[in-house]
Parts: sequence; structure tokens; C-alpha cells
Amino acid sequence: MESDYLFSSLPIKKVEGILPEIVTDLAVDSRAVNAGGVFVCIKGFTVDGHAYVQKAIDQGARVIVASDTVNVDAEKVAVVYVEDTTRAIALLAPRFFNYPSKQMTMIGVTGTNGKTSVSNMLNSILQQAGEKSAVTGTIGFNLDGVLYETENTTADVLTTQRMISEAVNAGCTTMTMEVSSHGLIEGRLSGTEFDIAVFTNLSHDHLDYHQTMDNYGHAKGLLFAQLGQDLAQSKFGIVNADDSWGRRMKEMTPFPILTYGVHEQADFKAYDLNLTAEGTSFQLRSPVGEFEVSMALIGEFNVYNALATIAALFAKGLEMTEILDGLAVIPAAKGRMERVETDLPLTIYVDYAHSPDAIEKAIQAILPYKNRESKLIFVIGTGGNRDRKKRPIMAEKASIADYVILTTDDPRDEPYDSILSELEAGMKHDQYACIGDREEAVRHAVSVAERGDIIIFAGKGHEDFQIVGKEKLPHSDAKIALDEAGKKFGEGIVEK
Ligand SMILES: CC(=O)N[C@H]1[C@@H](OP(=O)(O)OP(=O)(O)OC[C@H]2O[C@@H](n3ccc(=O)[nH]c3=O)[C@H](O)[C@@H]2O)O[C@H](CO)[C@@H](O)[C@@H]1O[C@H](C)C(=O)N[C@@H](C)C(=O)N[C@H](CCC(=O)O)C(=O)O
Repeated sequence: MESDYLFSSLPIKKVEGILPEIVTDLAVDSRAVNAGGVFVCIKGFTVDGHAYVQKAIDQGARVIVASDTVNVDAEKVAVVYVEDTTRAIALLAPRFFNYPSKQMTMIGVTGTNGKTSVSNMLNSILQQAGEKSAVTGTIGFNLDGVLYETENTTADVLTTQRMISEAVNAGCTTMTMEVSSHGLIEGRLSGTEFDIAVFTNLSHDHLDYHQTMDNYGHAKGLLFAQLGQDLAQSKFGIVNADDSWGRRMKEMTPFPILTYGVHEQADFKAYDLNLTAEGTSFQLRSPVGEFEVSMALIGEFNVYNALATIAALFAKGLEMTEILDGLAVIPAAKGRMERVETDLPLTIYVDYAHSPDAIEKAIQAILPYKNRESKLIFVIGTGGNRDRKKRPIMAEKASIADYVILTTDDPRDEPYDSILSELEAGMKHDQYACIGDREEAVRHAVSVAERGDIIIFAGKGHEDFQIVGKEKLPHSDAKIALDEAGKKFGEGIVEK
């Protein structure tokens, strides 16, 4: 790209050295710099990108964008000084990729729970309806059936723009993105123009970062409200009318809104819910008539996810028959109340629930199918060095289960004891064990299970790793559980 055009998007303080006519690439990580590229020094939470300028130059950087003084050979490398490099990358990235979000229908999904499920439902139905579409979020970036790993639910602004651009180049006409409150606050969605914004719900999570629920709710609201020039701006809002923050979003939003719900008055309202272990059906009242909806997904929370999906696709212009036919054949999203298929005499689910509300919903979804003789065993883990206030509330919600195992998900640098004692404070009965090591905790869950019992492993969902200290170690709840159960029940395991 011509550097004059690229840098004209920036409020520049001064330029040292001579800018090349063309720049080949843009990077915020010195390790990802390509020859002839631009390296933008970001002051992060843990390190300052200005410390990596020499590394970036060694990798071939031709231009450095900095806010602090950097010493370079002005003959070879130009430095563009700006006040704020985080704002600079937010302006440069969409321009470098030619504002790709304008070239597709963009759907953003935010809320504490349901983001991944709704995003994947949207993508799956769009594809069923013959549309080329991509999705990105906690599970990764899914383009053309290939899943690329991503570090965050909502990636940094540069990665986000690169993904959208790749989707455009691959011929996608719609892209769905999971939008986290961190992503909104940190400007990772800068330059992304949404056509449809979906809000699922708000409950206690991430308060280490946002401090108060009010801040957290307002962060989510950034997807909905036109609060600033470079914030994501959506043209059609979909909100959960049964959630008090959903109703507030509606008030804050200058865009047309469609509501959905089960209890409150809503444009898309589900009634006569029939929740079984095999699937779910309900009656739907919509702006275009009454419909019968059935799907293989279980639990009331999936009724809400389905309603959000139906409303968003209706807003996009799909026919109701296309939407409902697509919904009928959707499998559970990876790691979201995903039943681990085996021939063992146990029912095992893995779920990503790591907030009090999600834990309650996961348990409530299963309770109706548990017979009186069997136990519900629930394994909950919480991350180290993260929101500590939610820990006792998570354990309190988990206490609905007959037997609870308190453990860690990603302990990071925090000692097991400190995590476990804060969880333990919320337990409402004494049928529980505290086991910091997650593999041991998973094995213990199986060891106390008897034929017919149900075990839910919460906290890791689809993830196949654990962050212990600074290391990312391989870990799979499902694999460990099947291994232990195979030994215990001595039967052949069929992992389908
Ligand atoms: C607190 C937070 O949001 N941190 C995010 C932030 O990291 P950071 O500011 O610490 O970055 P840093 O490591 O200090 O690096 C600063 C700069 O130096 C550069 N660098 C660094 C090393 C090097 O060798 N060379 C180099 O150039 C880095 O590329 C970066 O540009 O920027 C990084 C890059 O975008 C993110 O990956 C990182 O998310 C961390 C991993 C994280 O855990 N974030 C969580 C809190 C988060 O964002 N979660 C949400 C919510 C999920 C949900 O809803 O459940 C999410 O969207 O995932």
C-alpha cells in the first residue's frame, strides 16, 4: 500500500527519516514483522512494544510508529511519531485492509453467555442457506471449514481486520464475530462496521477488569451506542427482552431493535417450551406469524440462543423457513454442553461455563433428565489471577449438583490453595472435594461416579490446554475422563 495514503489516516506529530513509497505489511508484534513492513509500538499491559524496535528492524521493518523516542538509523528506517500508538493502529489497520467490514454483512454478538453458541448457530444456518460466511470467536476463526486458532475471543484490531479481509477475499458475504467487553473497551473493533449487533445477557464475570457491573454493561453497550467515532456502530440491534441489561441496551440504542424472550413482551417470543434430553421444541410468535421450532440442542438457555439467532437472521433478510430448517439440524457448538459420546454407563458433558450464571444454566439444563437414583457430579474450575469475586458465587451455583469438585481451569501463577479456598467459601453443602490439579480432579469425578450418573466438566469446554504458570500444557477433560472411566468400568470405549 502507498505509505502516503496509509499514514494520512493518522494525526502525526513528526516524521523522522524518509517514508518509503510503498509499505508491504503492518505489525504490532516484532515477531510478525515482514520485510518492508510497518511496526507499531504498543504499550501493553505486560510489556512495551517500544522495547522491540530493534527486533522489528532486524526482521525487516522499514517504518516504526512510536509515541516515545526511538533510536534508529534514519537512512534505513523512518519513524512516525504519534501521541497514542494504540489509537494509531486502530486507524491504520482498517485502512491497510481497505475497510473490509464495509464489504460484507457483519454480525457482532456480545453478552456474558451464549456468544459462541449464537455465533456458530448464525454461521451454520447461513451456510445451510447457501451463503458463504465466516465466524470468529473463542473457538477460533472458521473460514471455509478450516479452523484457525485465535488467542482471544475478540482478537486485537490488526488481527481482526486481517481476518475480515481474508473472509472478503475468500468470497464471504457475511461474517459473524463474538464481541467481548475487553475487545470493545480496548478498541479491538475499531474500524469494524457492524450491520447487526446481538446482545444475549449480562451476569457477573470479568469484574477484575471492569470493577463494577455498571462498567461491564456499558462496555457491552459500546456495540450498540454511537458513543464515539471509532467505535463499532451497528445498524440493527437484537436484544434479550428478559434480561434487564437487554432492555437498557434497547433504550441506549439509536438503531432499530428487535427483541426476543420467553417471559417478557418481545418481537420473537417463545412459548409452550418442550425441553427433553433429546432436543427442544417451542412455539414462536414472530412479526411474520406463528411457527413451530424444533432443534437437537438441549436446555432453556439454547431456546434463548435460538431466539437471538432467529431474530438476527430475520433482520438480515432470510426467510423464516430457511432459518428454522437450518436450526433443526444444528449440532451443539464445540464444548458448549457437548455430550461426550461413549458406550460407557455414564453421561459426560463438557462445557465452557466459567461464570455463576452459566454454571446455573448448565446444571438446570441437565436436572430434568437425571433420574432419582443417579447423581449429578459437577466439576468447576476457575482461572488464577482473574476475577476473584465470582469464585464463591460460582461454587454456590454449583451446589445444586449432588457432588461438586472444586478445581482450577487455568491456574496461571496463583497457588491452588488461594483459588480453592475462595471457591469453597460459597459451597452450600458438604458433598464436595477440593483438588487443585485439574487432571486429578477429572479422574476423581469419574472415580466417585456410578453407573447412570451424569458428570459435567465445566470451565474448559472445547479447550485442549491448561495455562499453568506461564506454560500452556496439553489438557482435555473429555480424554482424561474417558481414560479413567474405561479403566473403572472395564468396558470398550467408543469415542465418536
Ligand atoms: C488484559 C488484556 O486484554 N491483554 C491483552 C493485551 O495484552 P498486553 O497489553 O498485555 O500485550 P503485551 O503482551 O503487553 O504486549 C504489548 C505489545 O508488545 C508487543 N510485543 C510483545 C512481545 C514481543 O516479543 N514483541 C512485541 O512486539 C505485543 O505484540 C504488543 O503489541 O493485548 C494482547 C494482544 O491483543 C491480548 O492477547 C491480551 O489478552 C490477554 C491474553 C487476555 O487474557 N485477555 C483477556 C482478559 C481478554 O481479552 N478476554 C476477553 C474476554 C473473553 C470472554 O468474554 O470470556 C477476550 O476477548 O478474549
